[in-house]
Amino acid sequence: MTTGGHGTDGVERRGLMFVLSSPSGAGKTTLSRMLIDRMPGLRMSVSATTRAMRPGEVDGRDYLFVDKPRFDAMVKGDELLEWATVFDNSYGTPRAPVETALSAGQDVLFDIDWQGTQQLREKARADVVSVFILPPSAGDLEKRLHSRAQDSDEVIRKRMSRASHEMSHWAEYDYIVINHNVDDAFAEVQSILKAERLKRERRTGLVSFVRGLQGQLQG
Ligand SMILES: Nc1ncnc2c1ncn2[C@@H]1O[C@H](COP(=O)(O)OP(=O)(O)OP(=O)(O)O)[C@@H](O)[C@H]1O
Ligand SMILES: Nc1nc2c(ncn2[C@@H]2O[C@H](COP(=O)(O)O)[C@@H](O)[C@H]2O)c(=O)[nH]1
Repeated sequence: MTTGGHGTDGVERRGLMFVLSSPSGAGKTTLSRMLIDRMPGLRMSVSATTRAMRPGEVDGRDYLFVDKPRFDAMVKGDELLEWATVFDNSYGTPRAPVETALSAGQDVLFDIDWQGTQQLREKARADVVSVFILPPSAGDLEKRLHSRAQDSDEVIRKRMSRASHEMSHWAEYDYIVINHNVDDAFAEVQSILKAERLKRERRTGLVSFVRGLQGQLQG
């Protein structure tokens, strides 16, 4: 699915799909924003959703807010790379922007649930790097959902009651980060991305780079 771009050291490599999942409130959105601000060459995948906009959210930046008929049309038209029902709403990843970014040699960041991660993995296992974020405790998770102050008590109760089920998928992920402290968790997620960018298998330009070095040594 991915084509070449250049790494920071000039060696061509395939773009990767960097996935963050967690129970609601563990910190994916917070860490995603930090990654987008601080890691050049990384683009956020903006999902489509049928859920209502939260205070402060911006259509087209945080989500593409669509109604159910439009979402169903996107599914029918094969416009979504993956999609799932989460907390009674539909969420999905528009295919075109992801393919455009990967073709331009950029990496793409996804804040999606375990169902979407499974679908991406089935489509492009070698290019998906997945990280599951855990909260330090159930009490912290609940506090974070309340401190965000964007969901009703009823919605928060629903999200807390789903947290254990969400977490049961942790072992399907490549990496696990426990978000005690935002700065430490960010440093860990950033290290994962930096290391994965250097993986030999995706660095398609290494063969010619090493040949060039060998040519210089012989010449
Ligand atoms: N390490 C942390 N310590 C304290 N508060 C945190 C930490 N990480 C994130 N938060 C806060 O917790 C709240 C929930 O975080 P965030 O919105 O990033 O979670 P999320 O995993 O994206 O949730 P959702 O799946 O519902 O979108 C926010 O108010 C955020 O500022
Ligand atoms: N499978 C997908 N899951 C998604 C997508 N976009 C978001 N999500 C997940 O939904 C829940 C709830 O998000 P919220 O913004 O309403 O709190 C969370 O786990 C997200 O990761 C998507 O495109 N596909």
